[in-house]
Amino acid sequence: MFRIGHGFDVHAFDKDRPLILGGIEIDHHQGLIGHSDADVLLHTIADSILGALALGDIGKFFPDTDAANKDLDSKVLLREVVEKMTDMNYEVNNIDATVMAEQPKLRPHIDDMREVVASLLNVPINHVNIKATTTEKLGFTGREEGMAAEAVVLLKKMEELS
Ligand SMILES: Nc1ccn([C@@H]2O[C@H](COP(=O)(O)O)[C@@H](O)[C@H]2O)c(=O)n1
Ligand SMILES: C[C@@]1(CO)OP(=O)(O)OP(=O)(O)OC[C@H]1O
Repeated sequence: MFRIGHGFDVHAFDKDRPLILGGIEIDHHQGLIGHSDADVLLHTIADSILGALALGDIGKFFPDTDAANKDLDSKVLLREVVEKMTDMNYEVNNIDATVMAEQPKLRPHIDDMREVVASLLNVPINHVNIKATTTEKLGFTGREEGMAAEAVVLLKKMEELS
């Protein structure tokens, strides 16, 4: 049995922050702000998995009103979501994600991000696709005020052990 899920997230840029995306740090003159490390890509991936499981979203499990989630490493957050998925006897079949950003150029970092995501999701790297697109200088991403990310995931029920 399969379940499909979708995620979408946005974070604003701030000059005094490191840019953390897909679980890696990318050299850039500004980074994303949030209650956590603001990793917009890992957040959208976590949301897509919660969506597939009909469990709601990351704000439900990691509220931004909880001091324990302040500056949270989003790899920890995604690991916990993957644990919930495993407890429900599901595994990731494949995931496809898109990051919307005018700058920096993400292509040189895509395979490093895929490696981190594949390891967090316990799947081979060729089950993880990450794409980047500008928005042709339009909107908040085009003005380099922030980044947006979207993901679609397919989960499959794990084989029952006899
Ligand atoms: N932040 C980004 C945005 C895009 N890319 C790569 O450039 C290609 C062309 O982008 P368009 O927005 O003009 O379609 C895109 O397909 C990506 O491969 C990137 O590396 N980083
Ligand atoms: C991750 C959490 C919690 O630290 O904070 P943010 O980094 O603000 O991220 P967001 O995508 O707005 O929603 C989930 C939050 O509760």
